[in-house]
Amino acid sequence: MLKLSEDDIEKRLLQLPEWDYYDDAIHAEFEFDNFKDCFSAMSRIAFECEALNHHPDWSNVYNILTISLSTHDAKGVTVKDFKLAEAIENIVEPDED
Ligand SMILES: C[C@H](O)[C@H](O)[C@H]1CNC2=NC(N)=NC(=O)C2=N1
Repeated sequence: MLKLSEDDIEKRLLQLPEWDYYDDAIHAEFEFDNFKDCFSAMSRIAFECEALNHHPDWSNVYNILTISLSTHDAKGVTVKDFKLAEAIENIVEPDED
């Protein structure tokens, strides 16, 4: 899997305003109403990770979920990270309509 250029990453991030790029990974932090909602989202994300065979570096403190995505083999960010970030967005912040 090919590591994306910094320009490509920044362009793709325009569609993902919650996410930032630094330290060869993309990062986001999500706040939920409570632990139950946060852990429920994590469970749904976990199934998506298995389906995509791509896994986050993440942590949870009560209602806060912190996620970093990178591709270990490529030592940077690839399209796989963006596919998973989009899937996470759809779980955490689904469209209203
Ligand atoms: C063998 C398996 O395909 C690899 O170990 C996968 C699994 N999940 C992964 N997840 C992430 N984030 N990066 C990887 O390089 C990666 N590799």
